[in-house]
Amino acid sequence: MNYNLNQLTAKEHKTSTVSSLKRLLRLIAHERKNLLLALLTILINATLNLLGPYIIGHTIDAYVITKQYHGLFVFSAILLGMYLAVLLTSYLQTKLMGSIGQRLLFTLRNAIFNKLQRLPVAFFNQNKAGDLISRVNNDTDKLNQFFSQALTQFIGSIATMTGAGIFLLVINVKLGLAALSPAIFILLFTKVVSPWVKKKNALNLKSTGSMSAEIQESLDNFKVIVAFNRRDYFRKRFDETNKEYYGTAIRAGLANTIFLPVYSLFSSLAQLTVLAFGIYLITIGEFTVGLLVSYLAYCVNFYHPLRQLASLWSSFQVAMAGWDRISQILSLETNLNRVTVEAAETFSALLEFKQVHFAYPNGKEILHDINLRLEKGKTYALVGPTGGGKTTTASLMARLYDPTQGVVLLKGRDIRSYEPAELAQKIGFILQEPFLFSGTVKENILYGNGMYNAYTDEQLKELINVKGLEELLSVFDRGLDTVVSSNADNLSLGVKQVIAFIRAVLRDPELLILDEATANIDTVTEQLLEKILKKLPEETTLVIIAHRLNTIENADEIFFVNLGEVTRAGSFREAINRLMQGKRAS
Ligand SMILES: Nc1ncnc2c1ncn2[C@@H]1O[C@H](COP(=O)(O)OP(=O)(O)OP(=O)(O)O)[C@@H](O)[C@H]1O
Repeated sequence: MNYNLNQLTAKEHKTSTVSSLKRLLRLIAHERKNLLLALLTILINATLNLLGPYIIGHTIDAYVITKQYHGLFVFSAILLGMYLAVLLTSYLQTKLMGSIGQRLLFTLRNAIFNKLQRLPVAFFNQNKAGDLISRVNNDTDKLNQFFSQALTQFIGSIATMTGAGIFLLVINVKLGLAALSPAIFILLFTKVVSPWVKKKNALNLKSTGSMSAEIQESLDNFKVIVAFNRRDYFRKRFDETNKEYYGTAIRAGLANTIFLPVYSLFSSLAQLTVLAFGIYLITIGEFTVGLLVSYLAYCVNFYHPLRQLASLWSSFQVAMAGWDRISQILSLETNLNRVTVEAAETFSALLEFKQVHFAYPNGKEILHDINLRLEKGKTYALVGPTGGGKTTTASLMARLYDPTQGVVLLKGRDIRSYEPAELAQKIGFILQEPFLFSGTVKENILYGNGMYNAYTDEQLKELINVKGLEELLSVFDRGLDTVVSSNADNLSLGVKQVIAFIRAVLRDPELLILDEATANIDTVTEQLLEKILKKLPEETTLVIIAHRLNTIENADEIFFVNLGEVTRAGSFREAINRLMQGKRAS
């Protein structure tokens, strides 16, 4: 399955504004009440605004021209009251829409983050973290800005325009048609140009994502960059990405400003037409001065919001481009689906590969027709040259990926039929560089372990004693409360690995996979880690991937992984010979 968000096929990528909007509306369906309330205040606001010109025209014809100043004062007071009400409704609509926007932002960020938690490893292999961060932070904020600021004006403008259009036609049909005809050109222009504007904005958001990915990559690897003196290289790469961003931002900015001058031109044309035609109608006695004043005001009321819509439309296009990028993530599903199978009656092997083939997306086959069995309680080693496929084999054992063909059985049952939580409980996976997050040693030890989540410090210490791991706590300055900083930079690799090992052992996994877990640590720590492994129950099956041969000396069986094959390597001595021959040949 293609998980690369920046390389979705044209079909996967194509979204119409209407379908994007529908999906977005579904997301805010629960805000219906607040949206209706906001809509009501917007409509009241627009109606009050629209009544103004009519009252002014009526006042001129009925009281100013006839010099009845009492009526002038009465209607001035009415107008003042109306404009105060306009102020109040404006405040209410801003408040309501602002909070809807913030709640939408909250919901969206949660939805994306939750979706990211459910997507498989293949998704993270194909997408850069920085780009994903940009989607969670930046693109969602574009939508928030549209909802909290632009949407109110958007609806208000449409309501004012519709009302003004009706007034224009009702007061005088001929004049009304003349006044409204330029709007048809504006609509046609908008329809033709909008997809182009949206595309420019989408490209700009994409390069924002790339820039964020670039920053994230260089920050993540800054130690290597400094050590290899590659600052210039990264500076150059950043400069290129920044240049690309600059270009797309300029092009998006220009695209976004294209509506305003065109709308303004047609608006001025409409007013000119009304003025000329209106004066002509007054001279032939078909119109009054008061009506022409109202008429011009309605014309402004029609075209001013239309001009405003021009910039709002750009903001809408930016929001839609952002929403497309967000919904690309939301619409993805994990390809590691659960299948339903009959429970196995009996099983002899803990884990079995049956005619397993595997290839990474768009890559060549790494495993070809593999059959292997892992028995309960035994220790297995996977050896072979670099790139031979050891980690890939182990990843299939832990169901980080599914085979492209064949089946993996856990306790006689298709591994795909297990709940992810159940699988995580049964299988532990320790990597060369353990994953620790900022917090305390205790929090890291209990990570992903529902069984002891509610344990107090005392209960946890007791458990560690029962498991015979208490002497290991001495490697931490402040025991379980030792602080783990961001990226666990304050801990040595050995200490980090101790945490990962304790974490794994406390889960009592039935299968524990160690992928080069002791590759970079000293012999003393290695012995410490071996001690931890000895505390595992006897029935735990161990799979060890190691280049250091002493690590696999005690394995019950050794598998040689290379060139798509996983073969039994026989005894420890035979395995060494084979490995040496392979090295000499390469
Ligand atoms: N996420 C991935 N996407 C595409 N190809 C991959 C991915 N991970 C590994 N590969 C490729 O699969 C092949 C096997 O890699 P794997 O990591 O399983 O080998 P290994 O035997 O564990 O190597 P090492 O001993 O160096 O860790 C290699 O050619 C590697 O380039």
